[in-house]
Amino acid sequence: MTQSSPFLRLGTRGSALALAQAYETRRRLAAAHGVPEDDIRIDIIKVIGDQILDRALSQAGGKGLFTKEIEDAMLAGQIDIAVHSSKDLPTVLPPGLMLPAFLPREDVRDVLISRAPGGLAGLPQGGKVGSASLRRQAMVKRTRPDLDVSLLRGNVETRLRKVGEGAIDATLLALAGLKRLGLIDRLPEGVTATIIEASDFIPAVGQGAIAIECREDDTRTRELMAAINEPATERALAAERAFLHELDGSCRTPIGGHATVTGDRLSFAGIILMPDGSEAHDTTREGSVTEAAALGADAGRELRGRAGPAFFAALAGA
Ligand SMILES: NCc1[nH]cc(CCC(=O)O)c1CC(=O)O
Repeated sequence: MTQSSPFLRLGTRGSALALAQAYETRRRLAAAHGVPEDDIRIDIIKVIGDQILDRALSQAGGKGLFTKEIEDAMLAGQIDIAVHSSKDLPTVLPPGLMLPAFLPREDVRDVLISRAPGGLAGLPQGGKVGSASLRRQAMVKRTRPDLDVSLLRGNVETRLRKVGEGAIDATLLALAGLKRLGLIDRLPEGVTATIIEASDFIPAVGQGAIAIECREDDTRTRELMAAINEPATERALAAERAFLHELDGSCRTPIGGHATVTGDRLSFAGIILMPDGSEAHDTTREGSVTEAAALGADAGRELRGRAGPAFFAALAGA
């Protein structure tokens, strides 16, 4: 096949993590369909979210900051699929687009990166923690109200370096990202990683899962993607995304949601918090994988009711 007519055209952001995910997707597609990897073209597309480094993404418009330009290229027919971190995907996609596949999920847990050993409990009194995630900021404050939690953006390597150099005492990262970048085994000098269990620190909706997006009317691509979809991850994501959809249209709610699938059973845990950790509401669901989305949505409605209008009004003003 010539370069002008590849088997498939894949669009991705250009970050190291995004590229690692694109390569994994290409590897799986090539193996599933018996084509050379070179026949799957990778187009790097710049997105606005990569240019915003000075403020929280929730303050910069929130939704779709990492996806819009890639989705536009797909709607214009320039690429066939987009590869995303599920965590960065809005719950409502632009009209005409869908998620035909989720790859087998990486580890969903968060990792505390610090110089002092012992995880959150080991951090010095009043220590500085940097994170860009409202969920991580709120959960840290909930367990350690004394810590000084502030905004920290930038790529994974920069954040690791800031901890190593002592600019901050700790940060939190997704173990999935560290593994995909091969960084978990080569952390900077003096820096330790402590895995935090998902039951103590509920991960972000979609954490660790790679999502493939395509056009609804693109039958060929949809059929090709079916071969790399992992149903257990797809079901877990259906529950988590339904939960998120029920609770947050703004991307400004500190929120965690995590589903696991064992055979035909699904377990879900979800939490919403005030940004300062002063208030939190959590719940769980157990049920059949066939009702994944309904379980997640129901958990979301429960928390919406329990938190009450005052909680959301306070968030809007936060
Ligand atoms: N928002 C950035 C982002 N999007 C996905 C990951 C990690 C990989 C994943 O969760 O799948 C990260 C970095 C992080 O949270 O440490």
